[in-house]
Amino acid sequence: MAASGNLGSFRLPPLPTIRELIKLFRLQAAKQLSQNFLLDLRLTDKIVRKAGNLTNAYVYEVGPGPGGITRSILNANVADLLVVEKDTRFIPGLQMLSDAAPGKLRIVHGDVLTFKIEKAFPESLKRHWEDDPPNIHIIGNLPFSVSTPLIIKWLENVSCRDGPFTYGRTQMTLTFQKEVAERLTATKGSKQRSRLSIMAQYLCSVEHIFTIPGQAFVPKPEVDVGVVHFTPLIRPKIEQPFKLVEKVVQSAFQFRRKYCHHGLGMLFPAAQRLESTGRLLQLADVDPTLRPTQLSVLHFKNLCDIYRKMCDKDPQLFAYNFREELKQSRSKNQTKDSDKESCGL
Ligand SMILES: C[S@@+](CC[C@H](N)C(=O)[O-])C[C@H]1O[C@@H](n2cnc3c(N)ncnc32)[C@H](O)[C@@H]1O
Repeated sequence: MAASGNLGSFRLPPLPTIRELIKLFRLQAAKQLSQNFLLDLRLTDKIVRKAGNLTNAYVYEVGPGPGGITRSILNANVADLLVVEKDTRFIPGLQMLSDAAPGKLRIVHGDVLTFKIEKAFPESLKRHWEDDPPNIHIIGNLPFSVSTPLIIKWLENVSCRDGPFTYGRTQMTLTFQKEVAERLTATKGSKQRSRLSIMAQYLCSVEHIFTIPGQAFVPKPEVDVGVVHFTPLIRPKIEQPFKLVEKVVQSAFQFRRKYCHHGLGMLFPAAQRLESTGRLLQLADVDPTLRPTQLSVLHFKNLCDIYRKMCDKDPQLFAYNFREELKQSRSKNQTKDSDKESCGL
């Protein structure tokens, strides 16, 4: 009985290859838009396989371009695939795929940075946060200039449980420049440990599943590409507002080679810096002579919790920006110098 989508199977009918499609629709990659296409269907199949079991799944593909990954997703027997593509040139090729997979592929000509996914899938797919992830997956090979700001935005959405995470703990499989993939998954003490490692790992379980060599893309980018899988955690490892965590983490990594107290000190106005940084580190039980790369997510949890208490006591503190203070003190000094010059001192 083929009524259940679990048992039914779908294969795309024979179609022109992606290479032929690129020729047919004159889809030369726009270098200025960092368009690098994956034409090898074994690789696109591998990305899709690693995203999980997509049988009957609802999938949101970002930046489908000429549709290599799109074909693999359709062949994975999904219930519904929604693609959002910014470049008009790709729409006719995607339309051809949609005709070949009736009722399965929805095409939006739009920008993933602004597209609102929260109403795109049926309400019935929603799961409680504590339940297993919903049967919705995000998959994409985007330009690197888009994938990093997008993952920061989506991590904030994870923390607020909105955007793609109104449905529950939606899983994501996305590509990044290999170095960024390494930063996202870097463990304590490793050279690649950075702001991104903490921001991703306090909210999600993050796995660098495999690396695709640059030469697999057309045209070949300068770098290799890492495929990263994210599953939001039931309970974030830091239970503070995203912006607060971001501020503490950013400050700590301000001077990545110095002891962590240097960067963390930038959370406080110069006049109280020494005393407040000492208090923060002591109450958070963090050794001031650790380097930022040696701090664990638990260290950051403690730092964020104590910093939050300090902000609650001093409502001006969170708005403090050390760069602003630096700018102001520089311009004051310049005024003093020019006053001295005009007095002939
Ligand atoms: C690196 S190419 C990859 C194309 C295809 N996914 C593949 O793997 O062959 C990135 C694609 O994302 C699209 N894109 C770039 N920025 C976008 C945005 N902000 N919103 C939607 N699509 C975008 C580009 O037009 C391009 O088709």
